[in-house]
Amino acid sequence: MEQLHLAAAAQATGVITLPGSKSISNRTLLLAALADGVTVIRDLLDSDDTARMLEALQSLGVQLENIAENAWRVSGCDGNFPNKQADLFLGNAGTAFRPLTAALAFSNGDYHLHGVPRMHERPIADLVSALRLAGAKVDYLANEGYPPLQISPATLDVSQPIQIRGDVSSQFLTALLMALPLTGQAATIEVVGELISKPYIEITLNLMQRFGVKVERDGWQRFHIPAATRYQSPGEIYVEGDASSASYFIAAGIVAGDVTVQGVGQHSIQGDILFAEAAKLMGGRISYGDNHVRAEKTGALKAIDLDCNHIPDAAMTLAVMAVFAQGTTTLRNIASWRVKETDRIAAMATELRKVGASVTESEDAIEITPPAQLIENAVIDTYDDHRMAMCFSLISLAGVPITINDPKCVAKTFPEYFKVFASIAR
Ligand SMILES: O=C(O)C1=C[C@@H](OP(=O)(O)O)[C@@H](O)[C@H](O)C1
Ligand SMILES: C=C(OP(=O)(O)O)C(=O)O
Repeated sequence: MEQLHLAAAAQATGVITLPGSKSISNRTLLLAALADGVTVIRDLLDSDDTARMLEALQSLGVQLENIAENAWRVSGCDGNFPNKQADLFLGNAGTAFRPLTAALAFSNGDYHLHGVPRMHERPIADLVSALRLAGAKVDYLANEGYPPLQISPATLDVSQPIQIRGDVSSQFLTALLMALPLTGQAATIEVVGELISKPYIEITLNLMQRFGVKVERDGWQRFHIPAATRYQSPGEIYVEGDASSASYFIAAGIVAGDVTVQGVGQHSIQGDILFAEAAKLMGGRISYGDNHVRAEKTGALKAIDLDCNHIPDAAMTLAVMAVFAQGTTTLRNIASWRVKETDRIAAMATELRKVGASVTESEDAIEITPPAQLIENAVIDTYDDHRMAMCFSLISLAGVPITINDPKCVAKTFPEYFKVFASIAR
């Protein structure tokens, strides 16, 4: 297996430019494909997850043209994919799998959706149940509640409110919201129980609005899509830099120097921008501009106790920062970590112990106490999880060498990660 040896570094300084946001890129691609008119998307993320979405849209007959680096011209199909049959491999991209499942369930065709083995262990039952309430025909091809899926033509009826659970993943609600305008009918969604990862719903609603569909809402409980709404191309759209990818560099600045990330700023529509405030609770200085965030070390870091439900991805970065802080850090309300690229609570606990930390895990939380002295030359397993690989690179900034197994797994969202990291670590 490929390994990357990271040398001990004394500090992190510099300015980096972020790749495009995964969440915004895949939503924008789908909405542009469904819209009436041509959309030019700039600063699109170029990674495995967006490649899976682009390939899927191509298989569905959408015309996509790569017109410049990270710029695509998408000819929208006005709510009706040209190809009524397709076999779609979606890798481990939740932001492709869930939204495409809903959009295709309302597309009157025969579609087979599958992914890598881990995708077939990631739950999708709450989305499929909601789609069935709307009359869609979606069948499980292997295990009940999990991909792969077969979608078949069906008569839709959205006259009654559609109930959906959002306590396992917010991507189910995102998927239903984005797909319902395809029915052309007025529709109401009722969220049953607790909704997790709420800021991702704001990204969804914001982008739907930019494509001409304004969703009426009553808090997080009810969402209403008016009748006869269609997606209209906004013409040109720029993708913000990825705020989750920013977390590694903001953390680097706070634990070891002075780092500026370019591509996101104080007006970001991504909830993970709030990682900067969470990291600041440990110490350090954060300052924002319209298109940048600067993170500086100011002294010793202290442990925090934080509900991280609103920043599930960037919270992994806090777990590794905990190793740099005095005291025991507790990250709470992160049960969704267990159903992502890997069981992230278990993986994080196992790998943090390799550098000497004491770690306690519960069903939905993790508690981390740093060792008096970090263990050098730990070999970190990454579980095909890009965020495990990116997070653990930060350990080198504590002045200890570390080895990352299978470093190329970062390609899911940030193929150039280690090159960019090397540019700030000294
Ligand atoms: O909607 C999105 O773009 C995402 C939602 C989150 O998932 P959950 O809602 O499953 O927490 C997040 O972890 C994922 O990386 C991206
Ligand atoms: C959970 C993640 O991905 P996905 O979009 O596949 O859910 C992630 O990127 O951390």
